[in-house]
Amino acid sequence: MPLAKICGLSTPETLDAALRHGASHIGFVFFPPSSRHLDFAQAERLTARVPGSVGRVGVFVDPDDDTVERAVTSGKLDILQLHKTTPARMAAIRARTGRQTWAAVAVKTRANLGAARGFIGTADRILYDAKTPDGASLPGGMGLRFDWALLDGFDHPLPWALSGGLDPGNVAEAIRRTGAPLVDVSSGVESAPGVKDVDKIAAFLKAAQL
Ligand SMILES: O=C(O)c1ccccc1N[C@@H]1O[C@H](COP(=O)(O)O)[C@@H](O)[C@H]1O
Repeated sequence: MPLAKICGLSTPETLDAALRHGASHIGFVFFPPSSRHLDFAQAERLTARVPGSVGRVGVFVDPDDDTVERAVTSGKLDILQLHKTTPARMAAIRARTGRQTWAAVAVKTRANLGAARGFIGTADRILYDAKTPDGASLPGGMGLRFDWALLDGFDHPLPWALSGGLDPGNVAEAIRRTGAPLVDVSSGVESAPGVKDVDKIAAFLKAAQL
């Protein structure tokens, strides 16, 4: 059975639903342009509800040291998911915080997968996510999916996760098709951008239990 991360939670009710229905990881977004962005006080209140058996993941876009340190401290984060961050910067953040790092790799073509190898030694996991359009305000969290066939036969250089456009209706097929050891969702369990839906969270986690 794959692990499952519910990302972009911002209320106690939806967080508790994700925990109750078996999420292995919970994601908290620290990126002001996102409708899911949390300030440090909100992060502290929410992450206090997460038991030690569940991974607390902070989602960042090429963050500065101060942002990462304040988020790690207030959110008691276990894992830092970094978008648009170079391998060198990833290594520096991992060394500075002592936290696991997940590198988001934006995928549109098979050639894009090659970026994963650049994170050997600096990331603990690769998160394959759909590439968002040039000029988009977010590098993820837009409900976009990439062609899962691009992963066929790919020799994964690190543990990995599948993300981008997953929802309760397609996650079982995604797992069967790709063999993903971890699936990650945000928009697919929302009723509107940034508004998580308890029933969709439950349905997603049930469908991911193959
Ligand atoms: O969710 C966001 O707002 C976000 C902001 C900045 C970087 C990444 C973000 N989300 C990540 O993208 C994946 C996929 O989202 P979706 O399911 O396609 O909507 C999400 O799980 C977050 O890890």
